[in-house]
Amino acid sequence: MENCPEQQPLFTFGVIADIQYADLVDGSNYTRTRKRYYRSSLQLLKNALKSWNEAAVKPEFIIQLGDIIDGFNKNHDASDRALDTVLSEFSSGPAEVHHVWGNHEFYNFSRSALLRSRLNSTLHTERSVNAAPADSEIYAYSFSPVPGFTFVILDGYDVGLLGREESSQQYKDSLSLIRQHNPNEDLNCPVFKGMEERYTMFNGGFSKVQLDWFDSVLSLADEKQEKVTIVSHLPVHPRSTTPICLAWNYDELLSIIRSHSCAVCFMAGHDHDGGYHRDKKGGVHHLTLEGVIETPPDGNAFATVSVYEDRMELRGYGRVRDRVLMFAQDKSNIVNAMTGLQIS
Ligand SMILES: Nc1ncnc2c1ncn2[C@@H]1O[C@H](COP(=O)(O)OP(=O)(O)O)[C@@H](O)[C@H]1O
Repeated sequence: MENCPEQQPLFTFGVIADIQYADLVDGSNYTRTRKRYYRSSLQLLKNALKSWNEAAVKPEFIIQLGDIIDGFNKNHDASDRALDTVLSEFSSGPAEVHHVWGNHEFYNFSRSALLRSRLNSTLHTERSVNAAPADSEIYAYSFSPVPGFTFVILDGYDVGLLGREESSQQYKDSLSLIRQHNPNEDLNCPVFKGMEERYTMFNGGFSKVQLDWFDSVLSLADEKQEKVTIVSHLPVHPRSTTPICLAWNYDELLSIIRSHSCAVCFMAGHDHDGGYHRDKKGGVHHLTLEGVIETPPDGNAFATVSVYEDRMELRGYGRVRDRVLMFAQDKSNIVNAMTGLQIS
């Protein structure tokens, strides 16, 4: 047999979701259907970092998909301590970390505290970033690790009740929106009516300011013929998750993604069971990564992604399975999905 030399990736990156570390005994999710391993999650993070440190091709960066520490830390006045513990592990890794914010970030810290914190990766990267308008207090930015590739980090709680001051207009508007869909007194309790389930307090959405900024980032990437991977704590494709984990206005974000030929992949956390769907409109891969917190101590949940000109190869560890994510060949026939016209 002929020896084929192995193709080198253009670059690689690591990805991990829902670590939710707390120095607490094991617990469970709200419905008691899944065990949560609060202490062991730190060991699973160490396993991921060891793998990335020892990789033949070192990751250019690592994406932490949100919920880095659990909300229970707040009840024990342990938020800062738990964050220190997890971030000191990350600092032993081979590359800078891009942190995404999930609901548990807001159980532990206010939005203004997060904006000043080590979880605001725009303050701690040496790369040049293009951030959402500064006065909007939105944590969203894009960066290009290698010419031709852009990553966009989105803020899924820009609209929402978590992390916003109750006196703020954003809080009032979000409360009015969620109340139109969820009549329960406890807004963490969903209405069990299909897609309406997403209107809970532990989810949120994207404001017009963020959507407009996102659209402009993708327009520029289209012009430059780049390939864009979008990252958010909350999934936005209904087939990549269960309705209870979707962003409130997932449909608006999905319309924007579908209207740009540059988009190749969307990565999310939040749904600890994980999920995957390739969108028929535009061929974007929607990957929801399995959460560390619900992974037994003898397992793993992280991935290393190798990026090539025509694809990304995701090597999954533990309960994350391997996938080859081919880039769509020709998206020139994509017509603006917001006009309602479909891709042929
Ligand atoms: N069905 C439900 N009814 C009421 N409260 C809920 C329900 N599901 C979750 N919660 C509450 O919402 C919050 C977030 O839920 P949790 O399961 O911790 O989210 P995550 O999956 O992001 O860890 C918790 O305070 C939890 O108790």
